[in-house]
Amino acid sequence: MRAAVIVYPGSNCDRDMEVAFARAGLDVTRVWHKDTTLPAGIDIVGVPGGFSFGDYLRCGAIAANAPISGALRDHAARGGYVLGVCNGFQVLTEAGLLPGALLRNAGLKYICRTVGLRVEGASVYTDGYGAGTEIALPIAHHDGNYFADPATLDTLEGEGRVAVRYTDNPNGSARDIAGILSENRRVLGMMPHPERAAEPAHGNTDGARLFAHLTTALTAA
Ligand SMILES: NC(=O)CC[C@H](N)C(=O)O
Repeated sequence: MRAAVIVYPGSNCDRDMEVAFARAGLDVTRVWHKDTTLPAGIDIVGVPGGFSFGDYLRCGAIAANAPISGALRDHAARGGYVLGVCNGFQVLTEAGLLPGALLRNAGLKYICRTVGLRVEGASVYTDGYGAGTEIALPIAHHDGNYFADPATLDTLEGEGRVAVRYTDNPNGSARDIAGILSENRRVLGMMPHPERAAEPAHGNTDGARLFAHLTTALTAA
C-alpha cells in the first residue's frame, strides 16, 4: 500500500507523518506542493501539520490553492483516502474537501499540550480504537477552533462523522469537535497529532493504532 505526504513551505510534521506511515508498513513518498500529479498507485495522501506559507491570509488558505491541490481533489473524488492533521485539517477545509472552518482559538493563544479525546465515528482511521475509547494526543495550534453552521454540525453528528471529540475542550471548538470525516468516511481532518504519539520514544503511543489499523484496512480492501 502506498502513501504520499505533501510538503509545503513551512510544513514541519511531514517527516513525522512519513515515519508514522512507514512504521505502520506503508510505502511512503513525499510530494512537493508545486508538483501537479501524485505518484501512480497512491492509496492515501497525508496532508501534514505545520505553518504552510507562514499561515498568511488564513491557515491553509494558500496551501489549498497550491499546484498539487488539483491532484489531491481528483484523488479524493476517486474515493482515495486523505489524512489531514492540524495544518492539514485546515488545508482540507480551505480546499472544500471537508466542511466548516478552523478559527482562532477561543483564548487567542497558541496551545501546545496533550489533550484527552474520545474516539467516535467509524472509519479506517478510528476502528482500531472502537467507538467510545478515550485516548490522549498532543495538540499544537493557534487556529483549532472548529466552526460550522448548526445544520452542518447536525449532519456531521447525525451521520456519525465526528471522528474524535475533546473530553475537555481546549480551544472553543463547536460541540467539542477535534476531527471530522467526509461523507464517504475516507477523508479525515483532525487537529490533534497522532504522528507525534506513535512510538515509545514519543512518550505516548496512542496515535500508533490509527496508522496500524489504517494499513490493515487498506491492505484488506
Ligand atoms: N501544528 C500545526 O499544524 C499548526 C497549524 C497552524 N499553523 C496553527 O497554528 O493553527
